[in-house]
Amino acid sequence: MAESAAIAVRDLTKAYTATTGLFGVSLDVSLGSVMALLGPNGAGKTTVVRILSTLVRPDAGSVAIGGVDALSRPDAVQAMIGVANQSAAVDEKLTGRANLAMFARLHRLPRTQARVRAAELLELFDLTEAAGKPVKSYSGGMRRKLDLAVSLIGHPSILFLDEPTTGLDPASRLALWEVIDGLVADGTTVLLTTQYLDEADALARDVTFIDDGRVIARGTPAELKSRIGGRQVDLTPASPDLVAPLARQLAGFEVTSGDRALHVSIGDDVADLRRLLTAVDVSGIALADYSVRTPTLDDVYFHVTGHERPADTTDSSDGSGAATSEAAAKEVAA
Ligand SMILES: Nc1ncnc2c1ncn2[C@@H]1O[C@H](COP(=O)(O)OP(=O)(O)OP(=O)(O)O)[C@@H](O)[C@H]1O
Repeated sequence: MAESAAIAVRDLTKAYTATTGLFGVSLDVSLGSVMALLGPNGAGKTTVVRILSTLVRPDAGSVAIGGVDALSRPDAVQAMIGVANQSAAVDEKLTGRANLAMFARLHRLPRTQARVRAAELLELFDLTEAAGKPVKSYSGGMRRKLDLAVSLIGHPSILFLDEPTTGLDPASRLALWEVIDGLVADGTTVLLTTQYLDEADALARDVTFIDDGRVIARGTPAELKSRIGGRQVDLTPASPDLVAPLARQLAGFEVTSGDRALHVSIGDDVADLRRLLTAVDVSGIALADYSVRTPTLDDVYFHVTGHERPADTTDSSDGSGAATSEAAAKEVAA
């Protein structure tokens, strides 16, 4: 294990079937940093979190949490970690305050200290006003904040956040990001899974992509984005029927096609852009729209997984756009 690794995982294997589960996943998360574990549905993210948080035993491999072997000393690991997921065991009928006090008691805090810890966390998550209301009356955002608050009761030094902001509105997401940033600034190590790649970009120092139970790419967000090229150019022809003909005309470029637009990876040089626009000109195909942007983690995601984008937009937060090539996937994963 590297000296500063809060989480060190080697060759983790958990085969549910011959093709589902985890097959040799390794990762290191440095002390006081955020690692985002990303991948499509069924990739194995939750299985990693469940093994690391000692809920599931792997078939093979090793897991060290804070330097402690999680497989032989799960109790010691449980004392250092917090886990927040959507199935947190809060009692809907109890108030937010009562839930936190109850979990604090489960952490063996004496009654008075349990109340103090509950009040601290209600304050941290801006839930003090709603503290006396039953959880079933909470909005989705308040509920997710409470889930996270519960995971923090024991002052964990290592936190597992499994899709912490799923279903939240943008303001609630940003509020949770701020809380997470604050925890990390105070030295907490976070392993985060999320479907929102902009969330990973905003919070994580390192990113690991997994698919079909295997690591397919890893690096900092900046490294991963730089590997797929200096600029992404989105070209929307005047009609969707013209997407395929334009793609054929641009065969010399690294092009991925969606329903309504083409996405072209080019270098940083202005000459690259000029060359592309000249080729579009030569094709004689009119554009309804175009944009030039730096790559996002969404672009990386579609490149490394080879998955088709569901629709065409260029918004980095919703991951829509175009299909991508196997060759590009291999290049980024290398
Ligand atoms: N207890 C289990 N028994 C059998 N198969 C399982 C079990 N848990 C997970 N799997 C399978 O293992 C694979 C990985 O599941 P996992 O929940 O870890 O993926 P994920 O990346 O978290 O997906 P999602 O984003 O949909 O939550 C899936 O094919 C899933 O069906």
